[in-house]
Amino acid sequence: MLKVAVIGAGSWGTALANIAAENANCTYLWVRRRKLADEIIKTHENRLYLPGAKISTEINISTNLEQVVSKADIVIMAVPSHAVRVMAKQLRYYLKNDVVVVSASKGIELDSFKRMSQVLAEELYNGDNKNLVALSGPSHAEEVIRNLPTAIVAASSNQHAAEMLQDALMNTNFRIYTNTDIIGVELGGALKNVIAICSGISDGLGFGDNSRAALMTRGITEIIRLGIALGAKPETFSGLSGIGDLIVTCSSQFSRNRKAGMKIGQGKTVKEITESTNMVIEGFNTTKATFLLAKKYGIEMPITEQAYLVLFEGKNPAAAVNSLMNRVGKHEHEDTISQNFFIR
Ligand SMILES: NC(=O)C1=CN([C@@H]2O[C@H](COP(=O)(O)OP(=O)(O)OC[C@H]3O[C@@H](n4cnc5c(N)ncnc54)[C@H](O)[C@@H]3O)[C@@H](O)[C@H]2O)C=CC1
Ligand SMILES: O=C(CO)COP(=O)(O)O
Repeated sequence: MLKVAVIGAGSWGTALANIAAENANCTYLWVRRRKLADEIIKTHENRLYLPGAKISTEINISTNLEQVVSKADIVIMAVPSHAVRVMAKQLRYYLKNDVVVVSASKGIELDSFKRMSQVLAEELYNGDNKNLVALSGPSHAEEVIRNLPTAIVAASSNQHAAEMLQDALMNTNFRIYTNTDIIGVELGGALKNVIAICSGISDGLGFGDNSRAALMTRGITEIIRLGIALGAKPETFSGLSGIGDLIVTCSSQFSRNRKAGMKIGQGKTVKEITESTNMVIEGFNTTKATFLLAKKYGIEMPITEQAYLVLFEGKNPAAAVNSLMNRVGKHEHEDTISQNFFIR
């Protein structure tokens, strides 16, 4: 029996721990706050993050990091991306040698612009990523906890590590594909949150399905552009962690990024929204990091740029839409066309 340790008892960590336990792994869930841990132990429910869903009684709930992580075969990091480095520093002393460490967080580190597996590699393995896996794809915890059919992707440069996670978590309602393009899978999962905020802004402004579809389609185009510059394979973005996650996050009733965008469209600020929720809205930091990354690499990302101006420079959302719609006309496949010397 494998020991699976999940770090972070927010919505995603709780849902993943539930799957691990239901798949008969010896499962531990690390909870940051004693009060929440006691409540979950008593009620078998995480009322703060997944109210109304009973979780497996087989999950060992603990606030003791050493107890949770030591001797674990698989450690799943499910804290917000801004907490990944700090948590990795704390748990590295307890890891056994051949442990597989999984990043389930979707974000880019501010300042360093690093993906989560890069942060983990630095903190745990002196930069080596051979025991690291990124888990990503269209998977709202609220549906996973109800065992609604879901398909996601486990990416690693080490196929054996990705398959170990696949074997541990896959079941009839939770299908896991493997992929070796960890760069593309992580970027797809992080960058779709920027477009999901824009999709929410569009809804908040009272726009329709056409606008959302346009944002999703042109959004994936700019994600691919940056992804290629950072070493990702273009085909990864047509997969679960690319277009798949983009579709779900831009249209789901559960997406916190989309809901935050709706509030921005209705006139609320990033500060007001962040202060009004206990849940993480990864897309805020990711918008800032992506805007700066695009500038650094000279990549054209007009939607991300307008999102940045609205979120952090006080630009009016309607004016941002005007800026996007009134740009000079272009060929839809301008990037490919210019590579083939067919520029008009
Ligand atoms: N909720 C979902 O459906 C999915 C979430 N994710 C990703 O998983 C990650 C975690 O998200 P959620 O579980 O949804 O977040 P959440 O907002 O539901 O919960 C966050 C959890 O992290 C803990 N936490 C917050 N700050 C911390 C810190 N400084 N140190 C240690 N722990 C801290 C909180 O106590 C809480 O347990 C995010 O990167 C998110 O993008 C990925 C796929 C699905
Ligand atoms: O990544 C997710 C679903 O795949 C969760 O998205 P939100 O953080 O917007 O809820």
